[in-house]
Amino acid sequence: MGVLPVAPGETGFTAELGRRHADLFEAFYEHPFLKGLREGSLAREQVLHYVGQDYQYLTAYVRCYGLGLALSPDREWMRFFHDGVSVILAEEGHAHEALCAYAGVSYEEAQADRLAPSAQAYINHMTAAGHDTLGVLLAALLPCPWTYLWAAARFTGEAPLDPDHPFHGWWSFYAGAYESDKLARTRELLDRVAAEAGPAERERMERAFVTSCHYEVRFWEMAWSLEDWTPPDGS
Ligand SMILES: Cc1ncc(C[n+]2csc(CCO)c2C)c(N)n1
Repeated sequence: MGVLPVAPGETGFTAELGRRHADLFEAFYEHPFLKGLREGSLAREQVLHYVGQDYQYLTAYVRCYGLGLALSPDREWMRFFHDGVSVILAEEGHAHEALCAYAGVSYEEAQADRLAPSAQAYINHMTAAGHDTLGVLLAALLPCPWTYLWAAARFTGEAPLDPDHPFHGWWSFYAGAYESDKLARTRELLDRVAAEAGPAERERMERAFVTSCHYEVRFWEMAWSLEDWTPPDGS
């Protein structure tokens, strides 16, 4: 087992989730696509597949924050979702720029016109969570920042990032100060709702979290295998 996503001694609902499902964080880190991002060895088409799908994913993520706004009981929650939307719209594209530069295309050229099955499924899952409770929605949204920030901190903590690394911009974006307070805030809010939720809701929250962790791994697999809608040939 590699590096846990939770520090020793951390308590609360999300710490428990991170500990119980550390195997999925590990599968995320060890996936060949993320390994290729670490080693700078991805094929151009794999990088482009990822960027095209991830742009669509981010659009859906912002819509889910909109569902969060609709479920918000007060201004504190509204501020959380509102600020999240602003950050994603203003910043998150920067992570894609390094990938587009590697592939030698503009951001516009990297756009996908159709969601691949795994990206579609992940988006559908988050959207469905947005029609459940605030706790279930937030649990479905948490693996997104948690897996990326944890993986980037782990990789850049192992050795200083080579300034000539082909994905330097991507790694430094997720390893930077960007979002780390946002992740902590998301966990804090989720811990708070979980403490007030009954056992049945907490179970749906855990299920939503685990499903999103699986989809994070499958998102790598999608880009790695250039997944599309071509039906199996039946042979
Ligand atoms: C499939 C997929 N999962 C996670 C991220 C990372 N990410 C997307 S939005 C956001 C901010 C959330 O507060 C973060 C960290 C990604 N780009 N693509």
